[in-house]
Amino acid sequence: MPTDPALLDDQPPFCHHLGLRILSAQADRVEGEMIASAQLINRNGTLHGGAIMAMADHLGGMGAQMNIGPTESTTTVESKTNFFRAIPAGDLVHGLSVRLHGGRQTMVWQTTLTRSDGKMAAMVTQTQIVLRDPRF
Ligand SMILES: CC(C)(COP(=O)(O)OP(=O)(O)OC[C@H]1O[C@@H](n2cnc3c(N)ncnc32)[C@H](O)[C@@H]1OP(=O)(O)O)[C@@H](O)C(=O)NCCC(=O)NCCSC(=O)Cc1ccccc1
Repeated sequence: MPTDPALLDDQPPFCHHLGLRILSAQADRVEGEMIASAQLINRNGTLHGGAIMAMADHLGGMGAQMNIGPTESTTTVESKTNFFRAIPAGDLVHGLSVRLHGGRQTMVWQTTLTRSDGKMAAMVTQTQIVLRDPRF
């Protein structure tokens, strides 16, 4: 099913700050891409681990959002990252987040981040909780 173009553009400020572009979003998978731009680079000259985790968190969180009602909210309560290989400055990073568990109260999303040479750079597994009485 094609993704609503408005959904792809309607992203929070942090997503724009990262330069993360959403490519598709379904109830069981979300895909995006991000350039390892100059402001996201660590002292080793590679993509900062925090930026890698942020990209994955946004994709997984967006996936969780696709599975809740209009009066509900969701937030990340647990996150695990493996960094398999560094992402060089300027590289285009692809992210694919898939739903491993879609419960009513908790969801688990796993995001694979791949470099432009096709090699897996990181994997992030997160638990998202559904807030039925969101205060913010
Ligand atoms: C080097 C190692 C840690 C261990 O490698 P192993 O598991 O033993 O596996 P293997 O030996 O198979 O090599 C795999 C690949 O690594 C390459 N390589 C190997 N040795 C070296 C070397 N000495 N130097 C450079 N590269 C080396 C090797 O050529 C191969 O690539 P290839 O297949 O040829 O293309 C690797 O997993 C790695 O670089 N991970 C990414 C770490 C990363 O970018 N972290 C995020 C940034 S941290 C941050 O910003 C802080 C922060 C974090 C979080 C939050 C806030 C702040």
